[in-house]
Amino acid sequence: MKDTLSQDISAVEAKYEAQKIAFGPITFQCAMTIRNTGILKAVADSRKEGISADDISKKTGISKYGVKVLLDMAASMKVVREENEHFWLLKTGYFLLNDKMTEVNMDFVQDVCYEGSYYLEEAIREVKPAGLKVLGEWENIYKGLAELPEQVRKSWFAFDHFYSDNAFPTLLEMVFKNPPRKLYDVGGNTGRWARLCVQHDPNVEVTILDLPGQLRDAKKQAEEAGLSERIHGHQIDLLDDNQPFPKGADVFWISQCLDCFSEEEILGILKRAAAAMTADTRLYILETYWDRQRFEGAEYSLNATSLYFTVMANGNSRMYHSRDMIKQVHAAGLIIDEDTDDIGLGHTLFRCRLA
Ligand SMILES: C[S@@+](CC[C@H](N)C(=O)[O-])C[C@H]1O[C@@H](n2cnc3c(N)ncnc32)[C@H](O)[C@@H]1O
Repeated sequence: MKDTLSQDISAVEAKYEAQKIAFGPITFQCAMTIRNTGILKAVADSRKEGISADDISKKTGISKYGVKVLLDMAASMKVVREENEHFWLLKTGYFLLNDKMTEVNMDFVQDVCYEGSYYLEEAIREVKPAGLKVLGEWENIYKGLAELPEQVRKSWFAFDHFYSDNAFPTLLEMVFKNPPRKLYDVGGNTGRWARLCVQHDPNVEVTILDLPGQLRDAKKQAEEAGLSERIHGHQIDLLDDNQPFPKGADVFWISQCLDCFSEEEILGILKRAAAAMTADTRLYILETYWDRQRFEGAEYSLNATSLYFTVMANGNSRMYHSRDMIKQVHAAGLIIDEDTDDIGLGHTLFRCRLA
């Protein structure tokens, strides 16, 4: 057996890593605060010159005490560098300030997850989204999505859209290589993909299968875009195995949606989809699998996102290993005839048909 312990970091390094975890919530709030107050931008704008706490205080209106206490921590976090009472931006600081993915993830953690994450242990022990109570009294977050407080809703959608928007252009080309006439978008949310599809192809009709709140939003947005003629809604509770899927689709499209369900629930959804398919129907599953990522940072983000599902969303779902999803696809009587990685920011597309 390989001696994995000897490949580990030194005890001193490990103790340092452990402190980063111990103070993790505080370092996160420090990063949010230097971003939101303009302190980090003031450091960035000073470029090679560097800038003193006094000058940052004048620029931002934050007390010198506030600037110093935050930036001393930011220096420990290797976000900035401090020398001779001046501060310079380091690369991590650059990404905190300018990287869209980092911005979207930080806002999602702050507005959707932060307060509720305190209840993670309860969520794990009781297999329920124990943190959701800080946002409202719903059984799961999807039932409350249309009614979330405005800032929470904004950050939730920015997070959801950021990842799918990056993948959608490539996906349109892939799905419309054999143009479907009827596409059913399972968990189609507010209809972003549906609108893109009808704009891409003048002959396609899209039906969104989702909960009533999301269908209301989707209808409104389709009307505002003048696209409501070919975008329809079909109300369904995907958790209810007694609600069959409508028949007649050339394509079932399930994007970033199965991660909202447990493996058992996924099987129920896929079985109902399979029951509504013919030999010519194709079912697409778009997901981000943590084992299919090229970058360690992406794998890290996905495993962290899983815990959002645990504590805030529904208590029993996650970002899956591709192996676990493939098992459910097969158990539902489907086979994958095309498997494509690295779409957008780390998405994988399975094209499935009846076995
Ligand atoms: C993460 S969003 C995915 C949105 C979109 N497909 C995309 O790719 O960006 C998950 C969607 O699944 C829907 N959903 C979750 N639970 C559901 C349920 N029990 N019944 C119907 N739809 C559900 C949510 O309302 C939401 O629109």
